[in-house]
Amino acid sequence: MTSVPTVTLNNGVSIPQLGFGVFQIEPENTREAVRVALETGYRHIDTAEMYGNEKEVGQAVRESGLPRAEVFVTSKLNNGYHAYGDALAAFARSLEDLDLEYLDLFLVHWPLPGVGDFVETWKAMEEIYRSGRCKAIGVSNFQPAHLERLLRETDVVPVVNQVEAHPYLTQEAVRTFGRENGIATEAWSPIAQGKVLDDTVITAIADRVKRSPAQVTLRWHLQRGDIVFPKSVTPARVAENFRLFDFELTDEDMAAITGLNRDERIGPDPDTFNWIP
Ligand SMILES: NC(=O)C1=CN([C@@H]2O[C@H](COP(=O)(O)OP(=O)(O)OC[C@H]3O[C@@H](n4cnc5c(N)ncnc54)[C@H](OP(=O)(O)O)[C@@H]3O)[C@@H](O)[C@H]2O)C=CC1
Ligand SMILES: O=C(O)C(=O)[C@@H](O)[C@H](O)C(=O)CO
Repeated sequence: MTSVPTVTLNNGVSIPQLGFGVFQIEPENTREAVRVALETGYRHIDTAEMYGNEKEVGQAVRESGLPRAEVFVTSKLNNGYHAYGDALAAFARSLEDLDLEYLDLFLVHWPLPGVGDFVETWKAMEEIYRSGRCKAIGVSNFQPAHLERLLRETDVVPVVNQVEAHPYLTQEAVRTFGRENGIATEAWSPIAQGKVLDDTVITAIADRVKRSPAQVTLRWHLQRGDIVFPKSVTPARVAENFRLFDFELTDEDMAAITGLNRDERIGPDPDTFNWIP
């Protein structure tokens, strides 16, 4: 079985650097998708209350027969629950829906700077962490200015910041801030939902190393130190995205892919996104 490298987070918890994401997988397809991923060897699943499929993720994890400690499960606090008491209740609901004893990682999904105060939300996250029902807490879509406030006004440093990142949005400022403050970067939409796969810089490298454009892009993330969890409901792609550990990109390949950056988002801008489902 392929051994996936782990990243040690700032509180000592280990996270597999490669996982499986379940955004846009319908609940009725999630159990089978996660079953295939776990069968393939993935041991890290990224879900969220917002995705509407926590129940099915938990089911697949339990049905896999794997010891709970061998599967890293992340979920996220949905946007409507940023107030202190609402956040505590939302975490309890996520655990109940997943039907798991504990979560490995719980994230504030979006900062929503125009809605409430994410510092209050983070204080609830600290309470959740102290309860022991979650091994680590982090954030998602936080800009350096948002993180600066958390570091200044709260006690627990987020273990990760999960942000959109791919060759067209390399996120240098967010990654540098994270590196300097012990916050690991998780890259969401790591292949830009397929949009980078026909880029000629990536296809030329893929041809040379005899791997697919998706494998080259995911390998670029891993060599940069990003934590990734590509999504696919296609078993052949789930397997392809897991075969990343038998080749390496050169420094020149790495620089060429990083050079594709256009600061181009496919998702919302965290500074202005204040959507509540
Ligand atoms: N925190 C946040 O705000 C966000 C977090 N996320 C997380 O990140 C995860 C990944 O991001 P996501 O937006 O899903 O996008 P990805 O970059 O993982 O791309 C997924 C898309 O690419 C296709 N695909 C997957 N593998 C391949 C391959 N080898 N070759 C060609 N096409 C492929 C999939 O198709 P198919 O399924 O049909 O095979 C799907 O359409 C999410 O599932 C979620 O867990 C995502 C968005 C926001
Ligand atoms: O997938 C996620 O985790 C998201 O947060 C996105 O769905 C995001 O909220 C979005 O794309 C809304 O249009």
